[in-house]
Amino acid sequence: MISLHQLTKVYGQGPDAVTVLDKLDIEVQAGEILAVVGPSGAGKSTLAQCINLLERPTSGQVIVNGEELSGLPESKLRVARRRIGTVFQSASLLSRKTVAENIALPLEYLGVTKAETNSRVNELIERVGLSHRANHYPFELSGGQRQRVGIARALALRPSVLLSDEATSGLDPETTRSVVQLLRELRDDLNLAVVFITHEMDTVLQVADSAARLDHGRIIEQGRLVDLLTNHESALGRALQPNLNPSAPLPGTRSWVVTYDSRDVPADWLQRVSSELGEPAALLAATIQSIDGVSTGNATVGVSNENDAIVKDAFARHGLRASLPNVSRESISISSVQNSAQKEAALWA
Ligand SMILES: Nc1ncnc2c1ncn2[C@@H]1O[C@H](COP(=O)(O)OP(=O)(O)OP(=O)(O)O)[C@@H](O)[C@H]1O
Repeated sequence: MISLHQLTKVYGQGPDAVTVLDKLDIEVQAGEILAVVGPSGAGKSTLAQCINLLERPTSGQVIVNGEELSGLPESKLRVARRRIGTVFQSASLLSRKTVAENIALPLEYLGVTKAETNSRVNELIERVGLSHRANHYPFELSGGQRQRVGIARALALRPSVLLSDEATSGLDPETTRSVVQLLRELRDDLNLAVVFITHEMDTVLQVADSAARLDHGRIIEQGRLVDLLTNHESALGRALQPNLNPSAPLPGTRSWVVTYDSRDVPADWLQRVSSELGEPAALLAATIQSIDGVSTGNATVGVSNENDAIVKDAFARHGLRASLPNVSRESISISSVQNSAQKEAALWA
């Protein structure tokens, strides 16, 4: 479990002081994946660096399994960092070292015996599905395979917290899905608390149990994914809904945007709404996912009834919220480009 308590980071001093992180409170339980999203400049990279203690917070605490790491003297910080494994964007592998040698690096820095290192590396390579690539070099791997090596290396020292810093950015959707699947499996197998920093909202839906929105160094909103997705007042929930590309409505009908507004929407809601309106409601687009066993999603539905109040009521009776467009997905996150190789090297120094 990792807790950030009133975490604050100020760069500069006096009139030049800039508060980049402002009293953040975040808690991620063992076995939970928290996604942190936010626009460019929100403080995501700074947060990542404070979590893995590459940067010292100006005030506040980073607490892992009840022990405050942020206040430790420099001499103890190296050891403390082992509790937190970090996977960076593009994995930042050493190009002249093989897969096995890259994964062995943290163990070698620690002075682990060769026999122990080999055994741990083999175990990790197998766990991330790369046994057939153990002696290959990074340039011989796909982007997804490189990230798997990065994940294996982050886990080499058996951390209880895994920090994923834009680890799936730049991967194609299928590769992202497989990396995300691996993270979820590892979260379950190793009971990891995972902090997943990303600008990819679709990936949040695939990977996270909960999400937090960072803006101007503050957590603006956070919650369980299912709560965010069924709360129409949640900007983060709206941003997390996948974009739809609906078919054109039939002549004489209007397109309504419908979102799940409660946890107990019946599976046959379209049929029920149709019968209440006395006309077949046409499904023009829909995306529905099950999060924690609860259906959430949004749909575009064509309806000919011209009485807005009647249409809204018909949907509302089944836990759905209907509105006429334009509800566009809020753009709250933008790619971040980070010098991950430098940061990663500093982790082991
Ligand atoms: N070393 C530093 N000194 C002064 N200001 C800094 C420093 N590092 C970051 N900042 C400032 O802190 C703010 C947050 O930066 P940060 O890189 O953490 O945001 P981010 O959310 O990761 O953005 P992006 O997604 O574009 O990478 C920015 O205004 C940035 O200019």
